Amino acid sequence: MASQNDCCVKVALRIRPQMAKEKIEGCHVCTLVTPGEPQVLLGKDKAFTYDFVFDIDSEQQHIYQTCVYKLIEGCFEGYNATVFAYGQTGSGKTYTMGTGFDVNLSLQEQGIIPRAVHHLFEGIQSRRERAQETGIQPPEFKVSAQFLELYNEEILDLFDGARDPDNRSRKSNIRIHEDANGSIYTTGVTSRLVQSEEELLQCLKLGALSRTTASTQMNAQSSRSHAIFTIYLCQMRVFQQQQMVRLEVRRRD
Ligand SMILES: Nc1ncnc2c1ncn2[C@@H]1O[C@H](COP(=O)(O)OP(=O)(O)OP(=O)(O)O)[C@@H](O)[C@H]1O
Repeated sequence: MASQNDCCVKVALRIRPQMAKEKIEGCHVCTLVTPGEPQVLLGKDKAFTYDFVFDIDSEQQHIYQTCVYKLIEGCFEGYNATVFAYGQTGSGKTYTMGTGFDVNLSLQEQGIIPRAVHHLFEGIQSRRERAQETGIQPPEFKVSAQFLELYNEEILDLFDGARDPDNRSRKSNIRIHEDANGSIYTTGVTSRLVQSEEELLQCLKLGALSRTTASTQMNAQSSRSHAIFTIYLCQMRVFQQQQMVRLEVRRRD
């Protein structure tokens, strides 16, 4: 039996600072993080323990380093990984994950996705250089991405250039299947092959634009969506052994 530390699902809690509006309205911070423990106290007597707890003053870099760095390194070793942000509206999912719109943000404020994309391409470059230095044939890398949105029971392809974001009634060709092992997979999803960090972030931005435009038409009460940005890394070694891994970054309102 796997020990608790071997568990492949880790849960991190992040507490965001109060927004100006909340301060003006006199809202109180009701969380207290137990020093040195991944535990948060709500009020006086409700304690909750997670794998990681990040208090109000936590920085994006620290979150990335603690929760995501190893996952990207693992992708180069052939492991799939998913980063999933969950929380009620305004809780800080977008801020923590980051989007392709982060161009005006300082490097310090960059979220998980741009950091992961940078890390991935830096990792590719350093592996190519290392191979050249040691005189072996560098591995060949291919990076591609998919971007989906689940809204109610509908699945939308945010990379489908033919899709009119204002016309939500147009059905996509995406199908969700389950294989014999119970794993879920999709077919009919648009994949974008990219060559660089900039190109991948541009894809994220364009897809997110499609998502935002669509969501302005939704009833605020029902604007619950689940966006899945998936990066595929294909690594081919000298003897042509092909290794394909998947990194998913999701958010759920
Ligand atoms: N850790 C943080 N530090 C500073 N500001 C933050 C932090 N987390 C969130 N914010 C700010 O709080 C506000 C709400 O955050 P955000 O938009 O990320 O929430 P969300 O969970 O994505 O909301 P929604 O589900 O409505 O899209 C934003 O103005 C964001 O900049």
